[in-house]
Amino acid sequence: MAAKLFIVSAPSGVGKTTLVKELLKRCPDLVYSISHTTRAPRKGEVHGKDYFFTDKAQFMEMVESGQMLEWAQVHGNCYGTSGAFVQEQLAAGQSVLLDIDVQGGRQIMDFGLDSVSIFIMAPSLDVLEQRLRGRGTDTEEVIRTRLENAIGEIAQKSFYTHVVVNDVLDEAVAELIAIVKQETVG
Ligand SMILES: Nc1nc2c(ncn2[C@@H]2O[C@H](COP(=O)(O)OP(=O)(O)O)[C@@H](O)[C@H]2O)c(=O)[nH]1
Ligand SMILES: Nc1ncnc2c1ncn2[C@@H]1O[C@H](COP(=O)(O)OP(=O)(O)O)[C@@H](O)[C@H]1O
Repeated sequence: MAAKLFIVSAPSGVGKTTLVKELLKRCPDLVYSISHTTRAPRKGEVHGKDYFFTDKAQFMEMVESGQMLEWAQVHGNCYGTSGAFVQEQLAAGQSVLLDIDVQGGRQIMDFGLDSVSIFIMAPSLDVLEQRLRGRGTDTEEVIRTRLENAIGEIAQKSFYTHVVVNDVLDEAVAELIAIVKQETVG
């Protein structure tokens, strides 16, 4: 098995968190990179499991001391990936999965770091809106911002190696598993 760096990006609300959780259950060889964020935890989110929740000063300290492999501002909050974690895992022969936004994904592609990138889409913007509302975690204003951002993110899908449409959940999971298997063979 070849160790690979997988980048998974999607507009907010597409179902990426749901899909990634399922993928990790079904591919135990894949290690999830826990990001740092200045966003407040949502109900049920656990520090050190879903994210490392930090304040802005701590986050910027990590950026300025070169600890972030990539970072970006998304929907008004900062998110970043620990470079040491990713490098250590890859050096140990372990494939790593990054759940990061398009700006972060493109930073990694621009470094020329070897990676397999997967962009996940909803079947339509209407379905995306329904999913954002159905999740019940965001205010109307946040939902609007996320939908506006989605249009700019979808416009960048061609930079990604694979595009998966999350229509029927089980089919999208199966497609993701097939990509991981195909990319890690050899
Ligand atoms: N660039 C970057 N984006 C991240 C990172 N961690 C999470 N994100 C992205 O930030 C966005 C917002 O994530 P989140 O607040 O959990 O809400 P979600 O949109 O409902 O998944 C998503 O597109 C995530 O993929 C990171 O370390 N770096
Ligand atoms: N294939 C699907 N069909 C219907 N609903 C879905 C599907 N995938 C995810 N969802 C639902 O859509 C909402 C957003 O999913 P979530 O995983 O939080 O998205 P993201 O991480 O992309 O923001 C959740 O309520 C989730 O249960």
